[in-house]
Amino acid sequence: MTTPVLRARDLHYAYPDGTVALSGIDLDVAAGERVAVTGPNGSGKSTLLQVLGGLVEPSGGHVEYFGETTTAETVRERLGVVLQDPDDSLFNTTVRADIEYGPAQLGVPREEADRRVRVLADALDLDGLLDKPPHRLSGGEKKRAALACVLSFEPCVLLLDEPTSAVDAPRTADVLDILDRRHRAGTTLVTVTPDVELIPRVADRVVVVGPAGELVADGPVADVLTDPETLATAGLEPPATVRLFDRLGWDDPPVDVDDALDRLEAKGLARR
Ligand SMILES: Nc1ncnc2c1ncn2[C@@H]1O[C@H](COP(=O)(O)OP(=O)(O)OP(=O)(O)O)[C@@H](O)[C@H]1O
Repeated sequence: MTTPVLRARDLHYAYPDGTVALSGIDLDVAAGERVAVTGPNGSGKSTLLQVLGGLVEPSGGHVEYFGETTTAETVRERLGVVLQDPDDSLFNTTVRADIEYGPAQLGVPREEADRRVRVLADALDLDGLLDKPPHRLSGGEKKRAALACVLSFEPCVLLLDEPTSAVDAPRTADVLDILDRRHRAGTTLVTVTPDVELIPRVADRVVVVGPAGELVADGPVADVLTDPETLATAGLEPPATVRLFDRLGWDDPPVDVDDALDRLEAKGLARR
């Protein structure tokens, strides 16, 4: 691997009340990778994302950014963090002001900032919401607005905590489309999700965190999601397509519907 954009070593974190959230996590993320972080509720995924994003100081271990520094503040404009709770990212009087905030902090010219707001509003269906106060938005609207706030300053690494939770199906497709576009343009994506069905859509590699915040697996999506024993260690089940093929006694289970259709076509059982 060339110099990783993120290099985490032996991360530990315990909350002040003593709850252990991370137990010795090592993680390297290369430029341009798409990595998912999954695990059961309470396994420390959000805590890990906040530590990777430099928002929470680990109790032990460290994170190195771009092979340059262990201080996230110095690389803040290259590192975008979308938190699980959108209220943590929306603090201006209007949605437009929130989306413009990052570019303004970085000295992006007014015209370019306006263009970014227009493009993001169009892509994330925020057009009718730009002049609203963020606290008046619905949950799914807030989620899309919070994503736009981070995308607007165009960081080259995006850390995303459940970016599609509370977002309806058509707008989830919009969110995934814009993340695909950013990835094709070279952006590194690290996406936290407890939803194994989403993983093949957002990542090529998946890191599984166990109930005690320990690393259970780290590998290609197609390998990890078809390994029921490893997933069970973390209290997770494989995606539905894998379970279906398993029930049918068929080898080489697919991790998503497109993959499943390919296999069924190959067996002469489906036509597209
Ligand atoms: N402020 C806090 N004080 C004490 N314990 C906390 C705090 N925030 C989180 N925790 C605990 O730390 C553990 C890890 O929480 P975290 O939110 O990182 O899990 P998660 O894997 O992201 O969960 P989910 O899938 O439900 O979002 C949990 O046991 C949680 O109860």
